[in-house]
Amino acid sequence: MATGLPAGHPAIATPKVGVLLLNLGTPDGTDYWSVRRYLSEFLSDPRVIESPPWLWQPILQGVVLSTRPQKSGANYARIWDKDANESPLRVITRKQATKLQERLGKNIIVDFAMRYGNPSTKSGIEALQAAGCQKILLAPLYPQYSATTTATANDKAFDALKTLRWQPAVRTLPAYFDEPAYIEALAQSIADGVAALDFTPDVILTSYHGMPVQYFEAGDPYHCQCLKTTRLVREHLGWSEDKLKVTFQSRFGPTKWLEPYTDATLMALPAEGIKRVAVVAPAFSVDCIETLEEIAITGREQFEHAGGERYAYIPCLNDSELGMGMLESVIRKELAGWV
Ligand SMILES: C=CC1=C(C)c2cc3[nH]c(cc4nc(cc5[nH]c(cc1n2)c(C)c5CCC(=O)O)C(CCC(=O)O)=C4C)c(C)c3C=C
Ligand SMILES: [Fe+2]
Ligand SMILES: [Fe+2]
Repeated sequence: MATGLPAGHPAIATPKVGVLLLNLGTPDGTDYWSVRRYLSEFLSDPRVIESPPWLWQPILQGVVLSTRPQKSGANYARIWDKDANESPLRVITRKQATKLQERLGKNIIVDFAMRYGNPSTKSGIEALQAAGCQKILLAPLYPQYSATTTATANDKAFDALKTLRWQPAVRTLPAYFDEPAYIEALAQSIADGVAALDFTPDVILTSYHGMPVQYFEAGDPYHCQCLKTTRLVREHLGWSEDKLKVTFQSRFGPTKWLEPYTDATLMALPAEGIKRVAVVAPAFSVDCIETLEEIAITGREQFEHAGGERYAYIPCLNDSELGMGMLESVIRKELAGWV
């Protein structure tokens, strides 16, 4: 086929714009070695565990990785998508990419990749480049910025870009914790979730993934962005501070993490006369082990064991119409001038 290029010239694809959805990552299976591989990569990231490697690596490779993969693997098994034989985080992120592709049209190429595990960020960038993308929007799917999530997702992408002779132009999606499209979608999903229940919750918890207090003190804005998201949702719904509360979940390790803790709150509420609660997890763009196992299953057990009577978990925005409308809106905003 005539390309208009001189003989022997490398092939050049028609220039396109790409969007790479970036999520955290997840194990390939629930067995010991799959979970161990994933946790080893994840917990070796100095953005996630800031202790010096000479101190942390022996602990990680010793006690942590000899015990945690069994425990986490059993938890993953409770929430595994058996039809897809994949972790829900990957199944739902893939659906988001497919639906976003339909919404953005064929002039933009959408793909997804993970910070840890598969599909790797490097393979995502290479696939977009092979499809002719000379401009790529990297879109870490974290509404609230944290060095432990957003920054490390971008770092990994830039590591891959470092290896390319012909680099695409890149933009990164900023955190969207206060974007009206996100606040409206989140508020609507909470209102719809509550309206669908056969009871009226006394309290709704917005349960965010936690982080060590030290990271907050060192300047990570995550905590402030979480508080602002909940305040804006509360204002949007016209609810009081007593009705929509903030808690932090998923504590890891012995240090002090952001408080109040979700599990301690769920166990304390019944004694305060709060016997009906609903929980939503706004820091997660898709349901995953931290929401489906820790909140929907274990959180219910903790609350009911403490005397709670009614409990509901309101799902993440996932690939719902509401969620996809929100993602399309925040992504289109960042593509301005490119498309
Ligand atoms: C120091 C440890 C951790 C920090 C800091 C942290 C921050 C953080 N994480 C998310 C989102 C997710 N985390 C997930 C799993 C997960 N997170 C940690 C540790 C830290 N996270 C661990 C050890 C695990 C593995 C779970 C386990 O072994 O039980 C996931 C889910 C992955 C899945 O496969 O389903 C997500 C998503 C955010 C938003 C965040 C911000 C502060
Ligand atoms: Fe985490
Ligand atoms: Fe703050």
